[in-house]
Amino acid sequence: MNKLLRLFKESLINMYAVRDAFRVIKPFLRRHWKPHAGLFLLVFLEIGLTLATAWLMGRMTDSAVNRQFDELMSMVPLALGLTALGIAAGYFGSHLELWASGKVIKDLREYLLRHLLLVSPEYTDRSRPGKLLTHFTQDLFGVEGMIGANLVQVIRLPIIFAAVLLYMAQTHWLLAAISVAAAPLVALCGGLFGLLLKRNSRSIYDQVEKMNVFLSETIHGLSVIRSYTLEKAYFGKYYAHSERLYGLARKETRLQGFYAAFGQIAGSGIFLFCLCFAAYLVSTSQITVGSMVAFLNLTGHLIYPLTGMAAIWIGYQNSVPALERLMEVLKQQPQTLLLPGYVSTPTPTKGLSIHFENVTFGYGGRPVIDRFSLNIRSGQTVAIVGTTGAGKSTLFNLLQGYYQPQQGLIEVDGKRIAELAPDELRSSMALVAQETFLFAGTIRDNLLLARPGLTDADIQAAAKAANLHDFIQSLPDGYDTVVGERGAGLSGGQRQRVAIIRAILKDAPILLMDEATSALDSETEHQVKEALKRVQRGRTTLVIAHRLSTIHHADQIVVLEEGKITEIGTHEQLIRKNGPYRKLVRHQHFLDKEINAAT
Ligand SMILES: Nc1ncnc2c1ncn2[C@@H]1O[C@H](COP(=O)(O)OP(=O)(O)OP(=O)(O)O)[C@@H](O)[C@H]1O
Repeated sequence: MNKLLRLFKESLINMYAVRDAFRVIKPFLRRHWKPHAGLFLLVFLEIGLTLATAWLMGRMTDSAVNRQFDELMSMVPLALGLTALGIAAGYFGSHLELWASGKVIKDLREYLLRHLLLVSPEYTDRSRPGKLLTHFTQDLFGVEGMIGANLVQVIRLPIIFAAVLLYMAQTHWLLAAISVAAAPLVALCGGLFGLLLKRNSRSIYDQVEKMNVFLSETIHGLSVIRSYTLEKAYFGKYYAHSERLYGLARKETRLQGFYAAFGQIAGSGIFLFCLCFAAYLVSTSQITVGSMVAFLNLTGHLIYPLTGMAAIWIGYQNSVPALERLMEVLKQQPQTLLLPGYVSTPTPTKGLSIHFENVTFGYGGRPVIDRFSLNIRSGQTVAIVGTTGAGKSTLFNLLQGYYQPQQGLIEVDGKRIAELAPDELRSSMALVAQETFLFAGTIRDNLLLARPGLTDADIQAAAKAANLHDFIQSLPDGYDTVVGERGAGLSGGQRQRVAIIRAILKDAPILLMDEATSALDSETEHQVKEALKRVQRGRTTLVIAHRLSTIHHADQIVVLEEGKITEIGTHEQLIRKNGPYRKLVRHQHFLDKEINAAT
């Protein structure tokens, strides 16, 4: 009893889940109402064809039984016409179905990527790439069970059921009543199978996500796997995942098989019962043979709407988990409504001032930046130093508006960044990040991304400005050298050089360099640093550096410890104090001396 109550409760919750899922796709359905309306109109044609065919079969049978061959032959053109109409309706139906569901899925797919591009990095940083990919490769297609022909079926099947029942009741009401006696049982079983399938399909979606996450990590971590000889272990893990997915898929097939068998047993049982009863009615001359044929022909049309409705319910139960997973992304608040695009800055070489005031921030409540205040005048170069995890890169994240401080404010050129559009804010900054990311394509393709309208001459000028033109020319195909996904095929230092040229090409008034030269050898680093000094002229520059010898020239050096400023001043001022900066310099100096002594 308790189990039944639980199932009943679950089915109620499921109805709410289906309703919520529909809310998500409603705007897309509305946009593509035409193919859905077309499918709906075809429903009436199909009902007409079903009844007309049954009627015609009855008439033709009676003509044959009564040896009225002329009448029989006169009905052949009508039979051919109905068949042709049925074929045409089938053709247009599948065309409309593809149009309806294809368009909705296409729009949903585009909307999903658009949304992902607009949501806060807080969400995308938290989500693993494999999980986000699964939304596009698996979840989107799960929605198909709720749109197109499946959606129209919800209206179509009850109408067919009612129309066929009315027609049959006209012939013999008792026979019609017997035919539908099993309806509640078929519907109830369909509902229960739907629940079981929903549970299973949720597990399938989760399992596919786990496998995609695992695969994405395995492919990106291949070098670690190889060097730590983890191949066997990783294969074992994937094998276990794959086995589990296979088990779930088998369970789904089994459940669907059970339900299909149940539908067939119910259908055949009803058919057989009706056949016997109708034969009795014919033998007692209560109905004609033709009426019996028409009646039996329609029995199938009475059963399949019932099993069909249950199958649709089951299909919905498969789609609901997919939509719930998509909703998890779609419910994330976008940072802006319009897709950001590049906004040119009128005077890129005139740096903009930056002001942090009492900024406090933590990821998920864990404090990282603590009442941070700093004033950077236009054109100044400020270096931020400090131990690993002190919060240096987080300051860059906050300045670019990826995360919002929990307290305090940040201003760029006197304007609060929270009030600036993301494209306006980010177009004013060029970043060389700690981890260099290059897209698959040529080096030129990667450089052209810096801003629209760049020419080959601009690219070469920027490379020369960074003392890196010769390096690019030395690559096998120069600027046309192809790099793989995530910059594969180039060394870490080579990738970093391309990233530096890309940042210069952006020609922004603020330069953000997070360990921008850390992967370069010391000679190249020196050359690039000298070149960057020229590029920095007039621009506001924030540099994060571990190698302190590279930041002596900074107008201000900020020492950060656990998100707090512990010291601030020029290199000369700080070195005179016996504070953390001097300690860091001494430590590095000591290391340099050790290296010199050893070499
Ligand atoms: N996206 C994130 N989500 C949660 N915590 C994060 C995230 N990014 C950084 N952190 C945490 O915030 C703290 C500061 O990180 P941050 O990258 O700002 O340090 P950092 O000073 O730049 O370090 P490093 O010199 O090693 O680059 C660290 O403890 C880190 O684990």
